[in-house]
Amino acid sequence: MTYRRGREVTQALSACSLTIPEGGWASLIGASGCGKSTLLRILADIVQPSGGSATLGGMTPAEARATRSFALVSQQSVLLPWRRMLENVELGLEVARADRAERRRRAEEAIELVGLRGFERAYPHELSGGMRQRAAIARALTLRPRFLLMDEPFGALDELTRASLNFELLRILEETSATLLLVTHSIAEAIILSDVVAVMSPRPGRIVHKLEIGFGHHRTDAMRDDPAFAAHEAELRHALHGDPGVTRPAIREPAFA
Ligand SMILES: Nc1ncnc2c1ncn2[C@@H]1O[C@H](COP(=O)(O)OP(=O)(O)OP(=O)(O)O)[C@@H](O)[C@H]1O
Repeated sequence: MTYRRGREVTQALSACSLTIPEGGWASLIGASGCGKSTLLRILADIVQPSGGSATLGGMTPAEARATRSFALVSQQSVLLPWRRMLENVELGLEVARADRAERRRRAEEAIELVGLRGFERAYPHELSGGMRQRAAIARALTLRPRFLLMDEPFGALDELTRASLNFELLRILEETSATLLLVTHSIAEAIILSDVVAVMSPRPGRIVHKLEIGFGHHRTDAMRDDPAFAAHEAELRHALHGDPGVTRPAIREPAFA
């Protein structure tokens, strides 16, 4: 992926190869500017790659967009300040021209899933940051996406809220069977929310390391105390710092597989 602006040329991505099985969860981590968001933007059909290809379930990003197969949630997901939470969650379906009853039914279902029942009539300024992010996730879920693309969705939240939303997202992923590609700056978050973590390096952006996370899909907060978790953290930290020859340390089978 090369961005061109006048004479200015930035090679944002070069060797990036990653396959996520359907229903699988993957994260991208890496220093600022290594092209994580660019990769997500290619999949979301926001920018066109200068070379190579990206597919979602065999579809090009444009086809995936036309069939509303993916939803994108970012750190600054915008809720319209003049609309109540429920009306904000209905927005995606409104744009998709779903009828009123269907809109309401799916929005209520998604609100239940993210644990925001009781706040339907609140305006965004009356919700906490974590609640606004949950509303943005609910809005994405109303479209029942096969693919969930998330760019630092919890980046602006405090540690505790973030941790609880991580596990809520896991529950939602299990219930919806969506495939997840997440961009995050948090190593712990990447481990909690992934089957595979891809470490990227900048100039030009490329995937330099892939780590399979050996925990199964039924995860609880106790996974943080498993020695395998610390081993994964150490391996990813080394890969991020560009240590040559990062190898997987000897770890015992995770207790949560
Ligand atoms: N629209 C654009 N036009 C020109 N260059 C761009 C554009 N968007 C991104 N870039 C450049 O591409 C490179 C990758 O940017 P990108 O935003 O994908 O990185 P990132 O890993 O997501 O960074 P961060 O972690 O800071 O969000 C950077 O050098 C950036 O300056």
